[in-house]
Amino acid sequence: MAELLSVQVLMQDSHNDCTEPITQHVKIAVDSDQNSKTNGNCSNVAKCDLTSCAQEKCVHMSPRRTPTWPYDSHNLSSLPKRPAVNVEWKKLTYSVSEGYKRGHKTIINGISGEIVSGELTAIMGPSGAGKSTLMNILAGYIWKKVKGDILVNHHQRDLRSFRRLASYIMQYDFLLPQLTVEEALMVAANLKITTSVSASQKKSIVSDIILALGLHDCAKTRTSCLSGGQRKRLSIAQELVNNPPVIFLDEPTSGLDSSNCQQCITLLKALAREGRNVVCTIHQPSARIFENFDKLYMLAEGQCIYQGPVPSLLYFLSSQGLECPTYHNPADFVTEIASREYGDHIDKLVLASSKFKKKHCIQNSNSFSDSNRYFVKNPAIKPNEEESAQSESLLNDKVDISQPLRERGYPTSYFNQFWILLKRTFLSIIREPMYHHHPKCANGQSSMENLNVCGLMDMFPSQLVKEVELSEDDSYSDEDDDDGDTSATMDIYVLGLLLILFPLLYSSIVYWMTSQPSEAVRFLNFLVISILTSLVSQAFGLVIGAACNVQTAVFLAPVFVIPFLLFSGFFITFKTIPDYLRWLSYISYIRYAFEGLMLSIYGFGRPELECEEVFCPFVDPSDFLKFMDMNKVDLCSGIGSVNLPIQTTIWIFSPLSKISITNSTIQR
Ligand SMILES: Nc1ncnc2c1ncn2[C@@H]1O[C@H](COP(=O)(O)OP(=O)(O)OP(=O)(O)O)[C@@H](O)[C@H]1O
Repeated sequence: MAELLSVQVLMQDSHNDCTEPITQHVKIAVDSDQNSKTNGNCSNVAKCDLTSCAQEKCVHMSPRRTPTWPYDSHNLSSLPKRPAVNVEWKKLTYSVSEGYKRGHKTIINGISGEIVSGELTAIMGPSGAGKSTLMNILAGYIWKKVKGDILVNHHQRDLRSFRRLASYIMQYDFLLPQLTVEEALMVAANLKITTSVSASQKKSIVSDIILALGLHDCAKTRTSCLSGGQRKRLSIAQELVNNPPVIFLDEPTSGLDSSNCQQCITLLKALAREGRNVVCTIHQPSARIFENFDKLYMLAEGQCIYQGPVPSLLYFLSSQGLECPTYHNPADFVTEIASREYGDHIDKLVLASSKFKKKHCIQNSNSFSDSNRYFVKNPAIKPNEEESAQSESLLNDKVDISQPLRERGYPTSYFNQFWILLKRTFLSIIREPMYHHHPKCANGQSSMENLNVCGLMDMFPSQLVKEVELSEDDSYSDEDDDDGDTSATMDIYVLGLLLILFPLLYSSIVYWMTSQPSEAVRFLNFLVISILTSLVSQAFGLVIGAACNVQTAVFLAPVFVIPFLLFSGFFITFKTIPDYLRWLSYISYIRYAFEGLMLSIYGFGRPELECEEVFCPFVDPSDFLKFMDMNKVDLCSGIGSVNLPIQTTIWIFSPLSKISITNSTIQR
């Protein structure tokens, strides 16, 4: 059973410079009966897209159901209301130095544009056109050396206030694998929502978001087990907990199959329709995905060659003598033009696009109701009224965001952040086998050696896990200081994880488990040295994890640490280390830690050990110290020596790790 539908399509008129696109009715034959094989009277079977429908023809096709990621905005009524935010940029230029005496490279070249609340905007362009750079500038991740003006609701952007309004979803999600969907969202809610909102309200916000984004089936599933689409939804859900009015997404569809891509963009459009300003970079979308965007901001070599409604794109190009071939995807066509595949049109388009924008731009508006207006007065591209009617604005127009933020501080207190992150880390640790698969400790003389190995092994898992955790934490750092410091959340995290608690608990258990003497001084010495050693080990892990990705960290960590371990005196006694390698033992913090721990256990005149065997070589502990070449070691200088590398490490690596974290975030 075939039925004829009449649809409105755009007609291109290349002789009509910058006038409204013309619409025309086209008949499309749709099989309502899926089993029907009939072509009816249609000899010309074709797929309809923005280009191919430019002439009257009979199109025969089966009805296509668009699967959608479940999204029900009515479930989100508990979210805090936020202001509508429009962002405008004028003459934006960004250059980077190419090195000593090599001059500067201009990445963004004097571009202007705007993104409006209530709309879904795509930033497109060929590889290297400057999409990510523009997005990072708009989101406030790049601000140094940026020339030009960025206005938020017609006022100069205040970076700190803006960061509280905007969220940035990176191309690759950084989810803690050991947390469930619900736990990950709860952590996000606790960190991002102010303490004035009660715990039960936060819980209800989280369950509302889970319902709204259709994550209820996997709410108790660990994030490591989620599908690509679910991971993307969770990343979006984590950002939604404080209802940001501006959402930036870098390549949100990368890694998703075509059906999930479609669903992802449909979800983003639904979020935009509630009044949010949603912007994403996207690489060559299919025609079907492309037509979901309201606006396109097209970049070529750092310049803008088109900005305006997606449906007007072909009309604009046509007015410049660039006719899209029939059945060709308009997104591909404009990308090919930007890549100069059809000749040198970029300069012409840059000029024409700015004229086009001036001519057709109606107005920008602060409010959601007004912002749903489109640039071009054209009945064919009015927003879908049914869609608008269904969407309930989650914005609050009464909030004035033009005033710079006066109060400093974070949604939750320092202590609260510490507690949330500590709980999260604890959960991850107890669920992560890699963290606690240490060699078993045994009683007797060999217990000391095992114990040392246990302590030193701590640094390896931390290197692996840090990268993931730091990346995730960075998504909560919505309040980086202007001078480039990382957030207090990060500092708190570092404090929480690196400081005393875990090594203290760990060493206390291990000391008694390995039947060491019940003497307070020994035990305290042992604790202090273990904590100091753990600090240095964790600092190394943190630096390596922050500076590189997991694969590189796995390789680099042993390269740095194994020489320290080899020349610590544990595997080779100092006497047997060749002279030309002995310097390595002097810079090995593990050596000082090892000596200190040995002295704590076997020094201080410890009485003879029990011997249950026929022959025990080290009944007298001092014999053992002599054998290990540690009989002349002074504990105070040893602790001082451990402390020295700690101070040096923190002094050298702390700024480095912050820079590398900031850089890696920007690059992402
Ligand atoms: N810090 C930098 N130093 C030198 N060049 C840079 C720097 N950042 C970006 N670039 C260059 O600027 C250009 C634009 O980079 P950007 O990452 O914004 O492109 P893109 O359009 O997002 O590309 P892709 O789609 O491939 O991710 C590229 O040629 C890139 O090499």
